[in-house]
Amino acid sequence: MRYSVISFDLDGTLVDTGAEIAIAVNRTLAEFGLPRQPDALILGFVGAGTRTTLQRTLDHLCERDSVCVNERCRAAMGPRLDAIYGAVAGSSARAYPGCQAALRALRLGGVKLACLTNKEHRHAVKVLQGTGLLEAFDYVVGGDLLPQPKPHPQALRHVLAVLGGEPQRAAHVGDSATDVETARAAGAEAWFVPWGYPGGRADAGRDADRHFTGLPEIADFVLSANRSHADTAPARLAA
Ligand SMILES: O=C(O)COP(=O)(O)O
Repeated sequence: MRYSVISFDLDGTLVDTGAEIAIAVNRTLAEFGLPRQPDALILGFVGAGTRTTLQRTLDHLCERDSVCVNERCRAAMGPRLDAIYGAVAGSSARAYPGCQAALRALRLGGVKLACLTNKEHRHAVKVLQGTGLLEAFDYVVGGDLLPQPKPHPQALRHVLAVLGGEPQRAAHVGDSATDVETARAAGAEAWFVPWGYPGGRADAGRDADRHFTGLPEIADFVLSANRSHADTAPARLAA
């Protein structure tokens, strides 16, 4: 197999963004007189964009503590979250170990790279800029710009269409069942990493085609698969 496109989820896959997301949600809650929530609880709601993380936190507050926020107030909280998160996104977030070097090695190896995230596009760009990763990608797309966000297969199909890749030669790497589902539904390989925000699901990687324990391992795997394809291709042609 020769891989031509590798697509990466952002939050919890390439970059540890959890603390910044939790800060933004908690500051928004505080502005509206609502109680601070533990980071771990908020991070269990990451996966469909920061506005949805806030809405899920509010749903939880209502169910658990009967602190229920009306629709008007919820609607007013969205733009405040955007402003607050926009001010902190990418300021303290850190790329996971070996991220920069792994992406560089893949790119040098002729593999096209995408960042496919459900985070709002402008926040995703800020996180990638803040961590020095933006230039590593051929294409970056956030959930609010996608025709259909993950887990809809159209999200990855859109990325492959932009980069001119075929699903049979592509993989999408992520930390959640949403990412695995997206990849499989689009006909690409689903690769799972265990260090992110799996939405409270212990079995998030269950249906993945491969599990990796580090980003450098992903680069090694792809480059070695592509090398062995290059080694065997002439022999097949000559046969
Ligand atoms: O911001 C989110 O909620 C999810 O973003 P992700 O798709 O990069 O995990």
